[in-house]
Amino acid sequence: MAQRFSAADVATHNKADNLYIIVDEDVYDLTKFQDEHPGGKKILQRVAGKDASKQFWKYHNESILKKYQKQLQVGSLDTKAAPPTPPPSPPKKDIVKPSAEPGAVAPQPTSAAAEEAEALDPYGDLIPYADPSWYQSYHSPYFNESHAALRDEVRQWVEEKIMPNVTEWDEARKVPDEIYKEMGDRGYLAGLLGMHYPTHLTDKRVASVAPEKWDLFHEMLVTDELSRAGSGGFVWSMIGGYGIGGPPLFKFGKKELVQRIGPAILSGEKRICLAITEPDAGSDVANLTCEAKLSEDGKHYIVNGEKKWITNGVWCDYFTTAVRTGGEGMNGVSVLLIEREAGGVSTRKMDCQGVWSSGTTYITFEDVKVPVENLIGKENQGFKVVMTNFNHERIGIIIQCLRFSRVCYEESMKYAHKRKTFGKRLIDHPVIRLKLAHMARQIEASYNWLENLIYQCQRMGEMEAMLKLGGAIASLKAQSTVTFEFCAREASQIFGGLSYSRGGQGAKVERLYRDVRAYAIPGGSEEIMLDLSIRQALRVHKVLGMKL
Ligand code: HEM
Repeated sequence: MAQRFSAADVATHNKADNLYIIVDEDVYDLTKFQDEHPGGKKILQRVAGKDASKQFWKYHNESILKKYQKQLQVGSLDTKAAPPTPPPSPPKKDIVKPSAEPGAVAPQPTSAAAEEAEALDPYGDLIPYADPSWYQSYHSPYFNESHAALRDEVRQWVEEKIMPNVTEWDEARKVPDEIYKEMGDRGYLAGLLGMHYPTHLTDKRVASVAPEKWDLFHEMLVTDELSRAGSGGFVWSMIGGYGIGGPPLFKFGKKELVQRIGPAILSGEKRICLAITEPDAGSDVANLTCEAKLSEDGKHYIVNGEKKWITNGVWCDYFTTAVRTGGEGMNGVSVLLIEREAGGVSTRKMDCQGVWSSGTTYITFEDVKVPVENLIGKENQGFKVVMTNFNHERIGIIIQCLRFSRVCYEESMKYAHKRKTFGKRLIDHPVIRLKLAHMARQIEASYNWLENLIYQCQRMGEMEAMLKLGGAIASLKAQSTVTFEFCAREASQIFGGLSYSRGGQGAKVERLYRDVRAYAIPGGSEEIMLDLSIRQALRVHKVLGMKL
């Protein structure tokens, strides 16, 4: 913003019909805006022509300035230092041109050298526990410069494009289509499949990480940084359907099918979701009833049935669908890729407590003709496909829950430093510090287990991970949803009324509080997860030679 003002200049704009204010040495013209100011115009008129920084920060957080700056800022004070000229950007070491190498490549193990590396430079606001410790100059065996570069790339995008708008999108119950498309263009969708980066199916690339360096920690970082927007609806709108509907297709779909529909899915032009849950069969996958009967000529399955609570369903072109092709129980279940354009697919948006912009959907399939080539995996062996998918889905839920917990904690910590009650800042009350301490200890303990499990996933094959890690991942899923619920509640107590009304300073906390159940129930409810965690661990350790 080129124009420079002296404080005396600004002081002359001190009337209702000529109203300037100063915030942090920047000058804003609020003459027109005052009528639409949600806090009222009188309050602005009282600070007309003055430095209103203190009042501004009392009632708003950073996203307001980001959102309105372009529209309202007319210049800066002449006392403000000119913005530093950015240093010439260093050559990007990691960018590698597309190499079209088909076939499966195991994710790269973290090198031993990385384990001995120095801690990375501090990053972010450095509020203790508001980011993982490796952001804050602590050592880590898992992360290197390529992770740091990706973290910065995604964070910049989220802060500039997502955060200022996420409340509006949530209220409108829809994230604009171009944002999803951008997820494809930036190469993030292709990197979120829990497998090697599929260079043979897309020319999209992640700017800061070469595809052959892509590993599960990069994948984790994309989800983690997206979750800083503090909206389950936003994150699910981007990766909720894709992250669970895509992997079965790309891992177990027939080559021709993957090559026909895969590229447009990876680029974000077409959308895919996972349709398993039914009005009558939730976590109990073995009992689903949506049926697929083979046609007489053996060329098609004819699908009839209903699916419920399907994330992104209303916007999807493809449905990775669990159907009954055989007898009762898990040995009669198959997975089919259903295409909307086949006809007979109806989708209706459901009204839910949380994750408003995620498009929770009720689906009916009526005599849908699905070519047998769209079978994913083998007939009647779909249960295995569904089960293998669960680890990836649950890890996604864990990453989101733990970042949302951090968001609740971070928002609370910031607010506790500005809000005063009974003559003291909230942070100076021991009872508030106790709340923050209980939030932080649960977040950190859970997150450290998450890093360890991701490392294990990276070192093991898909089948070994499913058997050996299924119990621990289920347990951590329950641990992270309990942590999220706790942090949302405590943050809400700290924010008081501001987290009871929607929007404003408490917006993230109010929204996340509403989103809690969307994490505690699907993907395996807490009760089922905890029971499974012990059953599965005992089963595995019996094989390992457990002595009781
Ligand atoms: C650049 C100037 C400003 C902009 C763009 C702005 C924008 C907004 C917005 C969007 C809200 C709705 C709540 C939210 O989303 O956070 C709001 C609320 C409010 N604003 Fe401002 N505002 C500005 C300056 C000020 C100043 C200087 C004051 C005080 C002197 C003020 C006092 C308030 C109050 C009291 C509320 C209501 C807070 C609540 O509901 O708890 N605003 N403002």
